Amino acid sequence: MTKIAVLGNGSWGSVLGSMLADNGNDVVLYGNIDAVNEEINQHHTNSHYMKDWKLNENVPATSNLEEAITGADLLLFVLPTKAVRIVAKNVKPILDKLGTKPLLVTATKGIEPGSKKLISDILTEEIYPNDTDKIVAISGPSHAENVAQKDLTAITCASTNEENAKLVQKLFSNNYVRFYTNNDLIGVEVGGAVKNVIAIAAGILVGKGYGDDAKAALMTRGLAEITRLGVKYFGAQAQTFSGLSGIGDLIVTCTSVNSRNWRAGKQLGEGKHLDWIVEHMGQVVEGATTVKAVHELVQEKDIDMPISEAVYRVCYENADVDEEIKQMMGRSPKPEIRL
Ligand SMILES: NC(=O)c1ccc[n+]([C@@H]2O[C@H](COP(=O)([O-])OP(=O)(O)OC[C@H]3O[C@@H](n4cnc5c(N)ncnc54)[C@H](O)[C@@H]3O)[C@@H](O)[C@H]2O)c1
Ligand SMILES: O=P(O)(O)OC[C@H](O)CO
Repeated sequence: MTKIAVLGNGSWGSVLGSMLADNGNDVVLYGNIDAVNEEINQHHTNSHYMKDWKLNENVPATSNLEEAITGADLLLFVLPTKAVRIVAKNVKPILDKLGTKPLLVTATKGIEPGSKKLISDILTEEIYPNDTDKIVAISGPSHAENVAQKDLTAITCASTNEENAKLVQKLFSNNYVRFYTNNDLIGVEVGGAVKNVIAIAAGILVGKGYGDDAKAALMTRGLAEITRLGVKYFGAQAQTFSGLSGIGDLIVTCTSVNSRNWRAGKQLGEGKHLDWIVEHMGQVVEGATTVKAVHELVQEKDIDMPISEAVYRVCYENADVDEEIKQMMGRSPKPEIRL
């Protein structure tokens, strides 16, 4: 039996942890909110993050990180991007003390502002310097609400080490979630992170009353700029962006009411302020963090990211949405295909 410590017990961490226990693994959840841990332990529910749903009854929750990771073969990071480095820094001395080297899997989707690092870079830096092979990223069109209902789902697991990607594929797969392996760790992470920014833009268009053509144009041109950033700055493979972690995740996040990023965008389009939206969401809106990192990259490198930049200005510079759309449509003519 594989022992798995799930770090982060919000919506995705709880659902993945419960699913992994259903798959026959020995799972413990780690989270920093005592009330959430108590509710999981006593009632097997997590009502703030996952309404009307029960976890596998064999999944305990704890706020004690050492207790959670002792004996673990695999640590699954399902934290908001801004918490990953903090928790990773706490994990490192515990693993050193225990003398163990579990596989690190990340389900977090984001780019860290300031460092402009992907999650696998943060985990490598903080836990296993110079050993990317011990890291696997899982990403794809998957909402906790759907997987909790055992909806059919397909997800990519990517690693620079094929055996480790295959191991995760085997542990995580079941008869309703199908995992595909991929060797482009960076491309998979970039797709999963930046689609959140495009999903905010998709929500903005809906909030403003635009229709299907606008949504399709936004998603297609959004994929073009995700690919441009991935290939030009991060060294990703262009083909990855036509897979589950690219176009697949972009489709679900730009069209689903389950998407927090899409809902945040819709509220922005309706005139609400980002601070109010994030506070009332009560769950992480990753695109609002990642757009800062993308903005920093655009400032430093010569990468054309017009949609992401417009989202940044609406979120952080009080830009007028109608004016941004007017500017976007009025840009100089360009060929469709270019990096
Ligand atoms: N929800 C989904 O359907 C889904 C699907 C795929 C990927 N993801 C990604 O997974 C990541 C987590 O998303 P989520 O939806 O579970 O978020 P969430 O907001 O539902 O939950 C976040 C959890 O992290 C915990 N947390 C925050 N800071 C912490 C800290 N410093 N120490 C310990 N715990 C801390 C919170 O207490 C909470 O339990 C995000 O990057 C998201 O993009 C989510
Ligand atoms: O709810 P969102 O917008 O954070 O999206 C969650 C997942 O990334 C969808 O695959």
